[in-house]
Amino acid sequence: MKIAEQRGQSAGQAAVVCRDIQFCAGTKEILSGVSLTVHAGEIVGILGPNGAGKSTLFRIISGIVPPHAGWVRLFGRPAGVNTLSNTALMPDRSKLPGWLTVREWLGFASRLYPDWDSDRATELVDSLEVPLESRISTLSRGQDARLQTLTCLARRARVVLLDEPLAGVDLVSRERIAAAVVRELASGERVFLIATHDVRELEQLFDRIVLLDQGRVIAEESVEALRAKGVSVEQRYREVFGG
Ligand SMILES: Nc1ncnc2c1ncn2[C@@H]1O[C@H](COP(=O)(O)OP(=O)(O)OP(=O)(O)O)[C@@H](O)[C@H]1O
Repeated sequence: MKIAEQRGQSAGQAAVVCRDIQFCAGTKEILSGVSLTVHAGEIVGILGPNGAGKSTLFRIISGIVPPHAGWVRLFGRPAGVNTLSNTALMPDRSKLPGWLTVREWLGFASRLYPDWDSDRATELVDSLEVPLESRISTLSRGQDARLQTLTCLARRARVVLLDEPLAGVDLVSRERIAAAVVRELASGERVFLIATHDVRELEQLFDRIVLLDQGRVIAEESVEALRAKGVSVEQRYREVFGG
């Protein structure tokens, strides 16, 4: 049975709507006319090669950075300061304070985020096997990625943005992170956007993929429709981007 069926998708409500987003750095256009809509309960893969604009798009959706043109709405509200509490962003590079131990960070996060769910955090410490007494600066890449996943998933934010959650992570950590995401999806209330070029490990999770290249959406596909044609996400990715 497909993951979307298992979790009883609550389709319908537009959770994230981006329209004609443009973003420039100096004279360089990083995003150009990007439009996409994600519905409640969906998990969407934002796929594209290095430099395609995935991280920039996530920063704009999460409300940290405004676009130069176009707009984003989260559950009908313009993205910005007022929607920061709706989004949990796992950035592509660790931004966690290295001088704290994991336990100290989790205590701080519980006070920092009004939507922090301490019971969920405790469950995730166990399932993701995060070492509580280690200093963050001493964590391996995989442990750090698991802690960042925990930090996103312990919040009740309805829009979860995971930017390259598996980059540099070994097989066991990959499986743990993917399993934690699947457990979250079982509720069907949240929207997940996952930016990656690690297509193979995550393709089982996606309902839909959006292929981004040089700041533009070049294709959008339903994974079910691809499977009906006997095409995997990885095959489609290679078809579009080569390799
Ligand atoms: N502040 C900035 N100033 C100049 N160029 C920038 C800035 N931010 C991003 N870029 C450029 O914009 C492009 C898109 O970057 P972005 O990080 O959004 O891509 P990405 O798809 O997430 O890449 P990756 O998969 O390598 O993480 C890149 O060419 C990057 O160098």
